[in-house]
Amino acid sequence: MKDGLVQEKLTLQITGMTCSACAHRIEKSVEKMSGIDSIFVNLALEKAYIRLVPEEADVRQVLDRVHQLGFRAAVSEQNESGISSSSTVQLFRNRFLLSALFTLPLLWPMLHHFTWTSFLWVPEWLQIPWVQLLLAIPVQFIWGWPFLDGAYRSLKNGYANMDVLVTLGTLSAFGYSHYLVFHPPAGFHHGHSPLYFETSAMIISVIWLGKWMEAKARNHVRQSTEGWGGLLPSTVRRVREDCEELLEPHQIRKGEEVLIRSGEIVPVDGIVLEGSALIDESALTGESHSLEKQAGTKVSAGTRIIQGTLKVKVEQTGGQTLLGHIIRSFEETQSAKPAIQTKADKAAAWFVPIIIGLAAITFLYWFKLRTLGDAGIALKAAISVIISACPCAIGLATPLSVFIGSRRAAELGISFRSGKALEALSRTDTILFDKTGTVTMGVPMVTDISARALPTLEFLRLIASAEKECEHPIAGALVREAGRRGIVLTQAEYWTELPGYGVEAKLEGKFLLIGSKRLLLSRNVKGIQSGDADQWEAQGKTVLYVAVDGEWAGSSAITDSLRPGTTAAIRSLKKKGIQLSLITGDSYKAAAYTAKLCGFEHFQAGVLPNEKMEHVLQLQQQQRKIAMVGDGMNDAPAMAAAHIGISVRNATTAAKEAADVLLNREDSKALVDAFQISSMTVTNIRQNLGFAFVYNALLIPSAMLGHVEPWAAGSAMTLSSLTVVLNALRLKRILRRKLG
Ligand SMILES: Nc1ncnc2c1ncn2[C@@H]1O[C@H](COP(=O)(O)OP(=O)(O)OP(=O)(O)O)[C@@H](O)[C@H]1O
Ligand SMILES: [Cu+]
Repeated sequence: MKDGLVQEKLTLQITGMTCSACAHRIEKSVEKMSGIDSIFVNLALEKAYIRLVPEEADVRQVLDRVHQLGFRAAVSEQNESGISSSSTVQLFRNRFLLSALFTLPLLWPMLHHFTWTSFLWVPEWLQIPWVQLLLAIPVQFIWGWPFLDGAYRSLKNGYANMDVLVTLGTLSAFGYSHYLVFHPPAGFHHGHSPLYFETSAMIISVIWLGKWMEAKARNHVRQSTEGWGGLLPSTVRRVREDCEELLEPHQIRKGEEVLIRSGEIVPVDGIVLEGSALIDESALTGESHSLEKQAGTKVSAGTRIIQGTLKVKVEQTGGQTLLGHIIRSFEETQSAKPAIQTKADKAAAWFVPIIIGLAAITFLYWFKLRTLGDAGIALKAAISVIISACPCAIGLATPLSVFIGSRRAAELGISFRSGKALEALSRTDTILFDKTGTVTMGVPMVTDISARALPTLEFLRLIASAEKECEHPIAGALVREAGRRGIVLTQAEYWTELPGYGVEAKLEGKFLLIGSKRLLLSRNVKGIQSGDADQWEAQGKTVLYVAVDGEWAGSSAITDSLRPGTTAAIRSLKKKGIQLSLITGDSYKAAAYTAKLCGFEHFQAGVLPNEKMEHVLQLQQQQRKIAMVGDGMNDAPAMAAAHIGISVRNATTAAKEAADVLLNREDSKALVDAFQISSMTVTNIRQNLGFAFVYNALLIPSAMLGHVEPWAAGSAMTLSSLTVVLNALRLKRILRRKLG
């Protein structure tokens, strides 16, 4: 990591990769270039995700380097969700068709080998060794070139891959036959010597056929999950001094006012100034029920007005909107390698040398023991071993599943920040929940105010003014209550948030403290009285204590409703065997009340922000895999320390930044959905890796015993790739069915 320099992200679209080896080759080579910080090539999406230092890196050179490696590359448009042209499909199709054209005449004479086809006519000249050699050369060296080239490069870099296996297999068949053309074995007439040109040509053709099918299937996966492009309107209606003006979305600035009518899509994130409307948020959250919005509530880009008209003050535009974040984090999920893939790649690196060893044993066994000196048959068996064991589906095993899983998640209002997060969530065994704003909606209401000396309205004016700029949900409640009562707030001379305690402020010459009892006690405030506080807390309310100039001035109670679906969510997470506990900065009684209401078995109250983090670290020392769900600044350190941090809808910026998973939906079922998606995706990945390894490995014994023809081995390799793609598509269906 190069510190202190600005980094930029660059995404390339790459055409022509056949195997994870190709992806590796690009990674290895580009990584070494100057100014490149990191690169990850996603084989399934055919994209390279690069982080670079703009002053040091040259994008042209990067493109040239990829070209030199034998692939086509172009800078990819941002925000386009991985849907590419079908150029790879065409490329592979052409390679297959042309190599098949030359392979078929080589296969024709084979008709004489089988009794049931031996009556068919075979042109005599097709059996002439020279003719066969001429047919085999282009297949081996033109359409087989990508494998030869790949094998050379990979061996040069000290590792062996699929290309090495294919090259070894085909070149040995070709080379041996070539030798026989010039040194026909005694006893064979012209035209009847056993050549193996068709073996190598057939392997190459079959592999291209497979790659073609596979590329088609990959394209299908990508295209079947439609893009986000159409989600935003192409024009926006700006209002200025009662004049309406149609503009393009990028011309709109923060603070401007826009008008949105029935049936239209909200173009920006903002706050409603006038009007009321029914809004469909399903594009963001996957939920189809509609919400009522009126002045003071927030609307998000991408949602649709079913009925009504809204005048909205713009708060965020373009990539800064919630929708923009969702799309970006989806892209990011595709851009890093999950841990499970790294492990598989390491295993694959061992696989290839082992296979070559087995092939050598096979050759010796047949040559020395079975056919006593017939190199042809021994060679064929060895080639079958090599080709059938090629683990080329490994590169596809994770990226397709991650793509489908995270895409479904995004549709349901869940953003995974990385493939790692998607994978790790399913391994969680303990979840810690913050209370205020996480288990509850975070839009609390002031229910009681009891001021000691000041008039109630004046008391409220002071505390709401002090809290005016604070992001804490409690602050919001006070400000809303003041607004409701028509109080005009003043600007504090100075204010600061004391996370976990409250707020201190200087206002109109007075020094104010607002927060927990603990805050007032720690500042030696005089004359604190409980008053109605005990009774309020027993009802699950949060009590605020207020001091003015070092003396207790009154208290207020605040209540918040639970997020919809919380109790059901808690129940189903418990059923999965996950330990759940509530961890809150609020008082013991308020915490006990909520814990009981939701069904938490454990809870901890009065926890300070750094204690939340310490608690997470302690649990982790017991080897627990912790997920921390939170919304506040006070949760951010704990979320960052946890195995997985999860932020909820309307969380503070700090919490969102610390999160690995973002829930953009209001209800708590989103959390259950996130778990389901994670575990189903991981299961799918495991199955894929199983197919990629085991399927081919099972063929090895048969191949060693000579039961597998080389071309059949080539198609087995393809079959395992296709199985992986189809299995990933199956994940899509399951996710749709189970999380409807
Ligand atoms: N901005 C604030 N204004 C008034 N009181 C506050 C403020 N921030 C914190 N407090 C007081 O400090 C206590 C602890 O706050 P903290 O933010 O740690 O947790 P919380 O919001 O109550 O609950 P949770 O930890 O479940 O989010 C609150 O219960 C409240 O009494
Ligand atoms: Cu392969």
